[in-house]
Amino acid sequence: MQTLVLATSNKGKLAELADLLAPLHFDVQPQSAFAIDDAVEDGLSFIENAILKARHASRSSGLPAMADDSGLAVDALGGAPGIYSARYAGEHGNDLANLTKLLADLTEVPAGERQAQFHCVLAFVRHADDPVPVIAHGIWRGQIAFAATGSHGFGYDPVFLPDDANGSAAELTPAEKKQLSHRAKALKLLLAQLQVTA
Ligand SMILES: O=P(O)(O)OP(=O)(O)OP(=O)(O)OC[C@H]1O[C@@H](n2cnc3c(O)ncnc32)[C@H](O)[C@@H]1O
Ligand SMILES: [Mg+2]
Repeated sequence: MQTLVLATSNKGKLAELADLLAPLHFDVQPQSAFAIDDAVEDGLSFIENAILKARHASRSSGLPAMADDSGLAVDALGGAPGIYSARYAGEHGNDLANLTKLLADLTEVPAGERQAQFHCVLAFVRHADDPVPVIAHGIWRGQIAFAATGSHGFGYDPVFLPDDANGSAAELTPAEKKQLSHRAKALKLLLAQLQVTA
């Protein structure tokens, strides 16, 4: 069975990706299993960051790796926080601070002008110097709420109201989120390119 390293330190992403990959014939290992530290995410796009995270994990482990670079683009903020979603409020990975800042920044923006999209770019490399990383991009469209609701998911889920669901993404069960999310869409497209089927 082929080992696949998941090049992420985000527990929410790890849980979702491991669940999405569960029906497939991979031995899925988080990068923490190899004591891999975080890559420096200094790319200017989700694509660049996903590739550099995947290469970093593959180089450290000697194994094929898949990375997820994702974030929330809010129309009224010109696409921010975008690639800076994880550190929007300053401290990396402080989900509550990030979504609190987002709500505060949008206080004056009326309903109907609060459109946003979650983006997820997945990058798969067969080895660290793979000259042809496999890339897939998924988008999930919705609106930013006026207040946080729900306790499932992670990150900005409590303030994201998907256009194709009732309530916030954090009010969806994990099973419901994986039918709709940017991550699920990206993984489906990635697996199609790799010609992997369940
Ligand atoms: O880089 P890794 O180690 O994968 O972990 P990270 O949390 O730093 O991940 P990113 O750099 O890709 O930043 C993604 C940000 O977007 C948020 N995000 C991504 N997908 C999300 C989802 O499905 N629901 C809610 N928030 C999400 C997430 O909480 C982060 O703040
Ligand atoms: Mg990151």
